[in-house]
Amino acid sequence: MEGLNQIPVIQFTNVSKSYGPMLALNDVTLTVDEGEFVVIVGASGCGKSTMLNMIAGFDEPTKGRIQIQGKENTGVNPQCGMVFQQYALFPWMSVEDNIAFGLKMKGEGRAQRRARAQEYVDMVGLRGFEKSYPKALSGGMRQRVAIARVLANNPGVMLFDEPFAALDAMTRQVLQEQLVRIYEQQRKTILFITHSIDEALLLSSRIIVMSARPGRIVQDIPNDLPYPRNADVQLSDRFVELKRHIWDSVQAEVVRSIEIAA
Ligand SMILES: Nc1ncnc2c1ncn2[C@@H]1O[C@H](COP(=O)(O)OP(=O)(O)OP(=O)(O)O)[C@@H](O)[C@H]1O
Repeated sequence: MEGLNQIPVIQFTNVSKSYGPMLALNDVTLTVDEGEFVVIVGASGCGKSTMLNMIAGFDEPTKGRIQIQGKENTGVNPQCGMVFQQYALFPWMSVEDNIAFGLKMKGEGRAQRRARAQEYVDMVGLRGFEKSYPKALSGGMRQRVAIARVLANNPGVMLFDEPFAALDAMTRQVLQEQLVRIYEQQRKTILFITHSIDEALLLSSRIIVMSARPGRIVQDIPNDLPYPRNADVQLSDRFVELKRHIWDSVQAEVVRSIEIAA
């Protein structure tokens, strides 16, 4: 199989982004290949969400080029599925209908949609809640619905913007392990933002460290912790070694970002 798909799934070439006079992102060049799980870490305001928004086609670069599967966006890209920090579910739809929404938009039949929704309900551990509405679910369960909805659409790229940040520590760990399982099974191409180095190391196959604003890439680190992974990996020597290395460069940038803001 190797070598068949030579086109990167995501290609940033000298991308800069300004908002008025403020330079948010500075000359970012990045290649993400199929099946990579890339986690982006960096100080607040360094342009991480801006990168995801431009990949999804919600926004566009001021300079440079972004190509998704070899093509520049001409609007919101249907090949990208996004999971946000706040569970963006339709409150008037059941779990099942939320998950199947994208399939309905694609014109899939009712029976097929239900079967597909059930498959992903099971995958994220929500069996028995198919007919529930979002308001009856906990934050962690809502976020599982959001993940299942994106998975059901089978996008070429999954984008996660701090999806577990609002959850308690235990729920967060359960969802992290679930996402690792899903990645191990499906090897989707994933870009994931977090402020947690532990989360980055637990999930990723590669970690990008961004500088303080204007954001640029300061480190691009392959994460060689072996899959299958679970939370126990955090006890390994290699985990501690990688964490120290990443923390050193993140910390320097966090200090710089506080100085910039002062
Ligand atoms: N639509 C916008 N209009 C003006 N400025 C914006 C806009 N979106 C982002 N910015 C600014 O661009 C910079 C980068 O924002 P972005 O949200 O991408 O950072 P981030 O790294 O995701 O931050 P955080 O970790 O705090 O979520 C920030 O200074 C932010 O205020």
